[in-house]
Amino acid sequence: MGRGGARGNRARRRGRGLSVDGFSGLIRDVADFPKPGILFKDVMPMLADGPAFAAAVAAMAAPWRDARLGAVAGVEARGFIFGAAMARELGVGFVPVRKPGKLPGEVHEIAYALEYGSDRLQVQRGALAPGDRVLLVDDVLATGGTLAAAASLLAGLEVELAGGAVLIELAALGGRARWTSASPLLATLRY
Ligand SMILES: O=P(O)(O)OC[C@H]1O[C@H](OP(=O)(O)OP(=O)(O)O)[C@H](O)[C@@H]1O
Ligand SMILES: Nc1ncnc2[nH]cnc12
Repeated sequence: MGRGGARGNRARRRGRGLSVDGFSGLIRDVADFPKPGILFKDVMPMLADGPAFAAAVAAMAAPWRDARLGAVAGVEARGFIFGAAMARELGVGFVPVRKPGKLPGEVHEIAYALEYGSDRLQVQRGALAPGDRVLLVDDVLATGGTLAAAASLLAGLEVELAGGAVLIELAALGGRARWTSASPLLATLRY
């Protein structure tokens, strides 16, 4: 067995052997999607590559390993993919922050503006207990409206926001300014 043997192969399959360049190169720029003037960062090719996806999730999760998290909350839809994978990686539960009409029972709700449109977010009442330390996860920080809205939603639930984690920050759009929490907002990749 060459270079690292079975353990090395397992680690590479889980993405540990990949550098940031090893997964960021699989994120595709799509011009004028979903509207003219938007340069869309398409993470689907990266998700389709097992080691790259694993490496991206490991890189996102690494700073939070000692954060004493009680839960990860992820924003629909792409935030579910990274949020749920991070929750597994960090050994805590996952709570979905969803667009309207998808969650049964009573919900908390907030309205927000997007880079291309507007929407509302909901979380189920009772999904998080007051005082839980929650990490909020999404794939992309663009104008910051979505993550800021999700953070406000969680603030209304009296949970403790441990921080925010995104795979990609589109720095030119200045979304970080809308993160008003004192907790850290960490981006794995910045463009
Ligand atoms: O920082 P902002 O300007 O708010 O933009 C970022 C948000 O936009 C995208 O979600 P989108 O609503 O397009 O949908 P999807 O995740 O369902 O694909 C992305 O996944 C973030 O949630
Ligand atoms: N430019 C962009 N690329 C991918 N996802 C986004 N969400 C908001 N803006 C985006």
